[in-house]
Amino acid sequence: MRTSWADSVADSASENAASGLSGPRPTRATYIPPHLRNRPPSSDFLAPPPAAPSLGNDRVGYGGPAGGSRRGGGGASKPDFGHLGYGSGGRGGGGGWNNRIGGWERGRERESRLLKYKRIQELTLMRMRIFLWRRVGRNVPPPVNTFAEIDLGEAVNQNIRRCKYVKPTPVQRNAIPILLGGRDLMACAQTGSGKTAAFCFPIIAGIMREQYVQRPHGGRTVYPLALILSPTRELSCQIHDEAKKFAYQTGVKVVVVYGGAPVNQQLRELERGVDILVATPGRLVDLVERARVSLHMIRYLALDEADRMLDMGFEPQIRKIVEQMDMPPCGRRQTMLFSATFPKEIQRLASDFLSNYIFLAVGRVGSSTDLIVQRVEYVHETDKRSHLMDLLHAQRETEVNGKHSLTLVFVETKKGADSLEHWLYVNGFPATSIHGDRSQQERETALRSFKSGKTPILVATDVAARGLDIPHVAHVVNFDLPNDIDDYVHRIGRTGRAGKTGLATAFFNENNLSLARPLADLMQEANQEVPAWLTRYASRVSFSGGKNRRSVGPRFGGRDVRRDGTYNRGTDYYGGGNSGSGGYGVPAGYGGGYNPAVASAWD
Ligand SMILES: Nc1ncnc2c1ncn2[C@@H]1O[C@H](COP(=O)(O)OP(=O)(O)OP(=O)(O)O)[C@@H](O)[C@H]1O
Repeated sequence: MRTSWADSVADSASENAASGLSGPRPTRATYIPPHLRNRPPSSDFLAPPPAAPSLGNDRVGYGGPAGGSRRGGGGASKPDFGHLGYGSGGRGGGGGWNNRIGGWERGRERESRLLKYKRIQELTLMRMRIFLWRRVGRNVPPPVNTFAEIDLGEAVNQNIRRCKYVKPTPVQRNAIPILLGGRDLMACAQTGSGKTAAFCFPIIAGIMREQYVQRPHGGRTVYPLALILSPTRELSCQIHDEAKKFAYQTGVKVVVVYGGAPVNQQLRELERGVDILVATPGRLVDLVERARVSLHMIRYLALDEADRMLDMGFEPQIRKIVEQMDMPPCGRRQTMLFSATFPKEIQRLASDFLSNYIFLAVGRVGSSTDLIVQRVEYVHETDKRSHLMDLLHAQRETEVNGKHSLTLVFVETKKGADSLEHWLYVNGFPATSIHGDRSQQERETALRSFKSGKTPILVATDVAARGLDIPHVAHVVNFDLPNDIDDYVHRIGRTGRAGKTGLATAFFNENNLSLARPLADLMQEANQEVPAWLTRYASRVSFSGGKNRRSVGPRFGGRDVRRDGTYNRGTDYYGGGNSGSGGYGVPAGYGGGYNPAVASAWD
């Protein structure tokens, strides 16, 4: 049986009433105490603190969500645009509502102040049609507002028009001038925000300018001028397709090589000439070792989803490619790293690969776009299938003209993917699956079938979490939540792309405790409604010392590790500091806990 957050609030409220504890454990009981009956879920969630003080108890009592509002702690006396505590009950509220005689009057005042601040915050949100960015480095080339302001060459400009890109996205506005200025760049921007074009345009424009460069002739070795590394075959193919579109009629040749596919066909492609090579690390190492590819002439090196490559254990191969083969050293090539998430490890790798680089963070590092409506529901392990079925049935009812919208369902294991695909199929939902045990051909067929809508449900493991740009994915379901919040960010990022909205539903249960805190934080940052029970799990987990490995660190504030005392090779390069808050008085890098105006970025 599934338990919606409204049920859970009711359940735990009744538990609290009985036990006096604020333990968040949702149960299967359906009993709803009288004071919560006939209340719409949203009013439960945003309910003001209890009407009467309970002396000597500094927890928020039953009758209101134990975590106060999702702003954490009923007693917050000022708007907190940053990180709001997940103190249990009202502890975080500096005295709370009910720990002193006379608190009731003050409570009412605070309540009205809170409401006022909430309104101000909503207004601010509406007005702040700006995108926060943060650029760190010296002599940072200024951003542009239109493609016309950038010298990409007429052929590329025409391709931009063919793609119907009217305006550059925020990451493109910032990254393209930086890259055209010849600077190394580490760029972090939300999923679906156009990072591929942000690194492809300058590379193509640069190669067009350098086509006169003499490359060695003869022999079977090819000498690409640019290398784009990506973690998965599918993503490499997608980057290749995009880059080819952007390079159409420019004379710049783009080739892709990846494992799991016959090498001969790829070699034939290479022999026809290559300027930009898109590759997965393993296949590239193989080709360099066979002397079929030389990296000696590389002028541009881009690492897309670099953090994922580290997660997948590619670091030795990447270091081999970048540091131990014949690639020009750091400083004699232009290097760029792009991702939506940048854990510390990758920032440290960056400092080995990049020279005098600019750190660009558009929005909050590791944040999700608020174009995605995120829902999290408490679902017991054994109820997941029937709950998924309910979601799919509900979705079918909303579909217009029998046109299926696409649903991507993430599971943790390959076996789980096969079995769920089969179960869905048997139950009348055309589904296919993609995971690491399927052959490359099967993976490609599955993706095609999903994209075309022939099988509008794709069950996937994390191989489909990164970078894939599939139009019309309306719903991402985290049937099994990942252990890492960054993986969650990338998974839900398969919807809500290119300025469109999307929906992401996650099934949460006791197996996902370590994700409670970062998930609640992330949802809050993205202006999502955080279920009260999740907030309570989050506070319980943080009190007990549990934390997701990325729940702290660069996400908050998007810190550039070069600022750490222990790691200051680049300290000299600072100068810009926090360059942009957009003039609304919100500190850059803090983003105010929300990320407004994604839509505005695309108008
Ligand atoms: N300037 C633009 N105007 C309109 N659409 C754009 C623009 N730039 C890119 N897009 C479109 O936005 C979508 C997302 O782009 P892209 O795949 O590069 O995102 P991303 O930031 O790399 O996402 P992820 O982090 O998931 O890899 C693509 O369909 C792309 O064609």
